[in-house]
Amino acid sequence: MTRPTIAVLNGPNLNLLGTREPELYGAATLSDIQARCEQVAAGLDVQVELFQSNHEGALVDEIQRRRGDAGIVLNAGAYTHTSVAIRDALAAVQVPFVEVHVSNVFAREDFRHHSYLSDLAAGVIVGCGVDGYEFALRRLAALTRV
Ligand SMILES: O=C1C[C@@](O)(C(=O)O)C[C@@H](O)[C@@H]1O
Repeated sequence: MTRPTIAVLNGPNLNLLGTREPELYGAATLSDIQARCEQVAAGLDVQVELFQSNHEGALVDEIQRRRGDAGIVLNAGAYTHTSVAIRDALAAVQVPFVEVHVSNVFAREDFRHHSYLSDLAAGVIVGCGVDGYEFALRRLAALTRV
């Protein structure tokens, strides 16, 4: 039997993790996150597929492709605070998703306190560093089993 797929989607500037504002986002790179997610996924009997784009429409296309997946771990970056299009794509595909932010967005500028996605999410993880991706993956894997 094929293992359920959980997509790990990253939005703008997250390709720069590891070098971008390390005091906020830490030293881990997106490749480090990929390696960790793959390792955790193997133990959970799910498969992960990572995708990153700096472009809103590319993220919308990718979310649409994810219809039928078991879950989406989503760090939409700045689009979290601006994108009705990403919200609509998530509502359309009806795939459970967990919203992740590496930094504690609530301890930052006011414009980061609002998310267009959170009320649709199965869960939201903020301020746990890159561990948040693993927590989200574990949660979505658990949801596939209920
Ligand atoms: O790009 C990002 C990264 C972020 O999503 C985070 O992971 O903490 C928080 C966003 O406000 C910001 O625009």
